Amino acid sequence: MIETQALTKRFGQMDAVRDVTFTAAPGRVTGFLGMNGSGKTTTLRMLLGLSRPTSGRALINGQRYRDLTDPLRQVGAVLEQGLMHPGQTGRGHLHTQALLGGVGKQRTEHLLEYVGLADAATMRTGDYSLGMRQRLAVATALLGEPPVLVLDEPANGLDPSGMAWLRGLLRDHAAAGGTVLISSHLLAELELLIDDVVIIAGGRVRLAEPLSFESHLRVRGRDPHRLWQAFEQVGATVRTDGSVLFVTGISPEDAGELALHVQVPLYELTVETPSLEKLFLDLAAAA
Ligand SMILES: Nc1ncnc2c1ncn2[C@@H]1O[C@H](COP(=O)(O)OP(=O)(O)OP(=O)(O)O)[C@@H](O)[C@H]1O
Repeated sequence: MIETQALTKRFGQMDAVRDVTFTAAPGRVTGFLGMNGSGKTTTLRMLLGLSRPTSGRALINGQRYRDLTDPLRQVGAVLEQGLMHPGQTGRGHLHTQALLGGVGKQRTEHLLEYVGLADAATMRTGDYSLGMRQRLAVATALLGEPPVLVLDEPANGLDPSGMAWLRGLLRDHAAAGGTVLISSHLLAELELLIDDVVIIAGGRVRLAEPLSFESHLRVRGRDPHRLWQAFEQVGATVRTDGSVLFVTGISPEDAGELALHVQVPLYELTVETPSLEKLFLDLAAAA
């Protein structure tokens, strides 16, 4: 479980993060979205004890990172690149990290296999592709079998099969009761993965809720008012934007029949399903 409570970070005169409150719950994958410079990394760094909040709290399993006993076994993180020594092999890197975290060597062999790096275990990480470095970073995060995973742009550099692999891994982690908080700009990818979404813009949370893309009908006809009445009479919900009606709670077939019944010619009747990209652009870009 991850919780932030009125988390604020001030740099000089600027609040990079302000009053940020959200929860990432066990058993769910939570997407953490924002434009460049919106405060994502600053928030994640405070969560992981790499930076001190100016005020507010960031908690992992009910505790601040620095109060966690055995943090490696409670939270695994994929943050910025470059934390590996380029001269060390992939296996060497994992062994070192395992040693530092008090994790047995046999787990590193299992993890190299699990993240698809077994064949590249003896290569120097400096010769790894970006995608391979991401896989090694994921393996490192999983060393202590932590229930909580925090990932900042983990899909960078992964090819489509790598993305599918990561998606499966994170879904499995959540299905087993783990907590996943992931930030990414790859919205179409994220849409396939996340259960909950937190959108941050200008350092403030603009939306924190389960992701649900309820479809609606987009309807245009000769007499919008008459159509509106007809739809509402059968219990549908209607929003309007000029002459266009957005209708939920009724099928396109029933909407067409109803329009015929009240003798209003239709010019347009389409099913629209909102996307994460649209939600994001509406909220994050407008802020
Ligand atoms: N150490 C720092 N000193 C001063 N300002 C900082 C510092 N770290 C971040 N900032 C500023 O805080 C704001 C938020 O930055 P942050 O890195 O958290 O954004 P982000 O959402 O992670 O962006 P990106 O998607 O580009 O990684 C930016 O305006 C950034 O310039």
